[in-house]
Amino acid sequence: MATLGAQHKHKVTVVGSGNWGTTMSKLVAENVKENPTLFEETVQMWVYEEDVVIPKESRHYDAGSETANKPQKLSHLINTIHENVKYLPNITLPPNVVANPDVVDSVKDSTILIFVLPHQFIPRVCDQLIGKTMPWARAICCTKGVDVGEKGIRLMSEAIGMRLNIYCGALSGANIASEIAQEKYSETTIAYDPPPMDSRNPTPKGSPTSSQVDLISPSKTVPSARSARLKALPSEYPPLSHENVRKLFHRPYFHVRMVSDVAGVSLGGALKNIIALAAGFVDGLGWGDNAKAAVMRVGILEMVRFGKAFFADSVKTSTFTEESCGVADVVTSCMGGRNFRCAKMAIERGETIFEIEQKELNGQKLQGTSTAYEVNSFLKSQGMEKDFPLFTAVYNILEGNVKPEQIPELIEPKQ
Ligand SMILES: NC(=O)C1=CN([C@@H]2O[C@H](COP(=O)(O)OP(=O)(O)OC[C@H]3O[C@@H](n4cnc5c(N)ncnc54)[C@H](O)[C@@H]3O)[C@@H](O)[C@H]2O)C=CC1
Ligand SMILES: O=C(CO)COP(=O)(O)O
Repeated sequence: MATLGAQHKHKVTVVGSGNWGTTMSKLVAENVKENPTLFEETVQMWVYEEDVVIPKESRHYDAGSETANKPQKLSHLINTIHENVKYLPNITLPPNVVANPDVVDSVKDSTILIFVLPHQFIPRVCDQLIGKTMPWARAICCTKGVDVGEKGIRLMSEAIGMRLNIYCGALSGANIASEIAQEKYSETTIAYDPPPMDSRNPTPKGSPTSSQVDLISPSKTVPSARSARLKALPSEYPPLSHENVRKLFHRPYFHVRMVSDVAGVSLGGALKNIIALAAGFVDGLGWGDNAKAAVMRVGILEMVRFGKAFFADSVKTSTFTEESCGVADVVTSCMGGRNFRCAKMAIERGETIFEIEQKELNGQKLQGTSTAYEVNSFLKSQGMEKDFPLFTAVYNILEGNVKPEQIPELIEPKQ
């Protein structure tokens, strides 16, 4: 743990190294370098290790080299050529991004953990980290998805926070990773709302112990989420105020707006992926922009209804309408996102979207398909499938129960 006089600095780990994970590591690494009094210079990036052959079209391909056409460890490649040739090709990473294939080692001594894994891998990876993270670490979840189990539905930030017993906020927005990696302007929303003891205010009087407070969970549906305890950030660290969190993420090309609505930010990111599939289906049928706008409109209404129905205590409708993580993310995802593109291709080629994902994404993962299944299983358990006709239609199309051509009649309100 590095110190600055009496002050510790924050050490940052990015848990994940896919298309968005690698982009996030790049921009955070640029910011820690510019804020040396707040953050340690090295950003750890956990890499789910795999063997990768440098593609022939890569600028790093050298036909004469010993390793040409030979598989090499992805983490080794990232640390030597400073590029993730598989998940973020042609983008140079700052040398202070250090790829680490050992997830436990990657989070050692880190006070800021940025989770950017496909949502299906979050529970298993977090389970490996139980008891291994700093007790006062704070997390930001950049993953888009929900965690549905027998007990109900949880935000991914809750799934992380509950498992690791730490506070977890959320980052989500209209953020196609490849554009941000190329430093093209975009906006994002960060929801970060830990108890006040993380600011430089004294520990609130009457708290259970001097260093522990209740972690307020936004979710109504998983009661256990409210029982987690949160350890205060020691005063030797710079406060993790909105201002300092913003310093970690905001770039001239990546504009951050800080809010407190973790549920709204998380649900926007998760549910827009289902809407993007619907947009891809109608586009694949050649129905044009009006049809796409129609499913987007209905999808946005269902997103808002979902928040109000299941996260009423915490979610703010204005988060969906005013922030990047809501309508803006629906728009960008329905124009150029992977879920949209793969759904469209599936219709055009007459293949399943699962086949298209395998063939076209080179290991990248769709989130809309599993989210459609998870949301459907939760809605079924609540007897509320009919209240969310677009989400239900997408699930039934994936299951082969209905055809994409039926979308207009399926989402038409019943008179
Ligand atoms: N790519 C994008 O434009 C954006 C993605 N996101 C979200 O970020 C999250 C992560 O997505 P990406 O970084 O794009 O990933 P990706 O889809 O590009 O890559 C998949 C990742 O999963 C890893 N992986 C494969 N099997 C694994 C396992 N068993 N355990 C752990 N990891 C495994 C791969 O190594 C790879 O890093 C998703 O929830 C996505 O919705 C959010 C905003 C933008
Ligand atoms: O979340 C995204 C854009 O904000 C990326 O969406 P896809 O996963 O569909 O590419």
